Amino acid sequence: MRGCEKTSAVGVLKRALTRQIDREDERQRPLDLGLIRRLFASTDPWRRQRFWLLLAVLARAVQLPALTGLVAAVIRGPIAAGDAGGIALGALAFAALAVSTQIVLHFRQKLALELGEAVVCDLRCRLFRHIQSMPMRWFHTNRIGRVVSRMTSDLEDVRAGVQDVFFVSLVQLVQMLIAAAAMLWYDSVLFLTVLMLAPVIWLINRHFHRLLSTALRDMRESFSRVTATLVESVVGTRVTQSFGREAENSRMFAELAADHCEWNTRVLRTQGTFLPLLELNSQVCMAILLLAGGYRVLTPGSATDIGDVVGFFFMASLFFAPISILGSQYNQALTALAGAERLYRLLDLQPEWGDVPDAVVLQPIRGHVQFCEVSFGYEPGTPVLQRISFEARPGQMVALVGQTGSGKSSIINLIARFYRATEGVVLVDGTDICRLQDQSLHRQLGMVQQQNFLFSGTVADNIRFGCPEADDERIRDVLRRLDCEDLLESLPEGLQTSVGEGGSSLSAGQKQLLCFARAMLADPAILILDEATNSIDSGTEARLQRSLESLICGRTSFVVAHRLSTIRRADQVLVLDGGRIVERGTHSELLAAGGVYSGLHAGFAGVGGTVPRAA
Ligand SMILES: Nc1ncnc2c1ncn2[C@@H]1O[C@H](COP(=O)(O)OP(=O)(O)OP(=O)(O)O)[C@@H](O)[C@H]1O
Repeated sequence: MRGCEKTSAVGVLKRALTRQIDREDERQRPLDLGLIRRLFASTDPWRRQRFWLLLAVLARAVQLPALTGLVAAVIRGPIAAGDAGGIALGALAFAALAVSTQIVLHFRQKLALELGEAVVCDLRCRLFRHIQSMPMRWFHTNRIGRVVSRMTSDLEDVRAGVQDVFFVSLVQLVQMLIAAAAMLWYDSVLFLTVLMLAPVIWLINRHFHRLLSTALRDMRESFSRVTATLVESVVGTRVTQSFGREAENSRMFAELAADHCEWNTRVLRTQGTFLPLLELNSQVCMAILLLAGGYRVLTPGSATDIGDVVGFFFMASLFFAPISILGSQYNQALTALAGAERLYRLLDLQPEWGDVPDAVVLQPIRGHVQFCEVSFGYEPGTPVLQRISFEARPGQMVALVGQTGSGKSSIINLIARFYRATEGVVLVDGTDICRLQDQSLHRQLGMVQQQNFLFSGTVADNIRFGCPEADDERIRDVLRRLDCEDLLESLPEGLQTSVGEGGSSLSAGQKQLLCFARAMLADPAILILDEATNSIDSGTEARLQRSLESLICGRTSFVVAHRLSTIRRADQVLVLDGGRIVERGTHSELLAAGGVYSGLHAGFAGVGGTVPRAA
């Protein structure tokens, strides 16, 4: 399969995805004390829990060597001396210690789980709040997949780090130290042998975990390719079927699935090769110690007896066991740190702009909007709007017309404060829009777009989105005022009908009406509307037009106009071309002038009164 990667769909996809894996996507980060401190500080709100957890960790770190030490002591003492009473007492003490060890383990795990969950839940909510406050530009320049991955896999890595790595490593380290002290006490020469063997075991372990980690990362990447393709294919089924691409897509998916299967096998192969090797490695070390221990006992005049060697062996196994555990914990720690670093970088990212310290609260907004010599570009040096000036008085309707890409949506983006003007100023009721408090502007500004987003839930839930406290009666009242109560009430379960994912169970006209109702319930002073160009039957279109007129009445409205009937009733029509206003006036004034608009008008009138998308 690798051979044909250059030409296969998987190869193309993999190369595209690999290019995207930049420094930000590194799976591991070196140990960074600042980051560890910050992660540790994130447990501060749960200080009491953390204190008890640390206590449980230390208790367990002492209990484990104590259990082993007790066995060694019973063998060396009562068993060697044939003291039956001593043996019974030793067994009893062992059982009591074992029970207490398990009780401590229960609490250690419970506390660690609770602490990890609390930290992750807090971090997840903070991230969610933060992401929601980011300006539109951030969403245009950041891949959604990456944001989702922060909220899922990175948080899971951090959870593992908080719940396991630190506390498990602490238990293992203290256990190793106690075992080392005991070994030193039994026999210092044998202990030196252990000290020489330990780094070898550690290095072999590290090598294994590094290989495993790389294989795991590749496996996860191949899995994310499988899931991403699956999601895209399901969402795009309609397009796939209409172009008859099912077989081609299935072939591509099969390649991705086979690729993932291969990476999975590679992980298992690495584990299958190394785990026996690691075990053999420890057993070889034990054989060396056995040889050295036996030699020490047999050497005439040696202070080491059989009891010391037995005790030493117990402690040696207690010393070697954590090396492998620490190896995997170390690996997990690096992964958790990489996740934490990305999460904190996202949390620390300050929005390019937000509310200024003395932000103005306009309550209520009258709806007087002015553009004064406004220029704007999404990218520096690429202006899409140039020196735009106009005024919309409260209650007026402004229609924006022009060829595709002429800048209509960009004007709307500036009114909604999704972006900031590069030059010039946008004023709302005489105040620079950048100085307005975000909430006070957005609560009084409504938007109805062509592709409106509907959340999962019922029709009523979606209408209530703009005014959560509204009851069903208020919703019905809004529908009556829009003269469309019957259309939404006729749905299978009326207002309680589920809209399906993205509104998939509603027709285009029903969706548009729902969005009108959502905007009307919020009762905004300024309304932004991108008229639908979808072909809707003439009956529904007439209803939509009537509803639209009720919605607009008494509000300042900006309409990206695609219907001649809308343009005709606009107080002002702005004709855009290449980011500039090339003509302005009412429909009849512009027609009489015989300029760009009258040229466009011939096109509108020819398509049943609907402006084609290109105009
Ligand atoms: N997020 C963005 N990043 C970079 N450039 C953009 C972005 N959105 C729009 N543009 C560019 O800005 C210019 C104006 O686009 P805009 O969407 O305002 O045009 P429009 O008149 O609304 O077009 P349409 O009628 O097709 O919706 C276009 O050249 C477009 O490519």
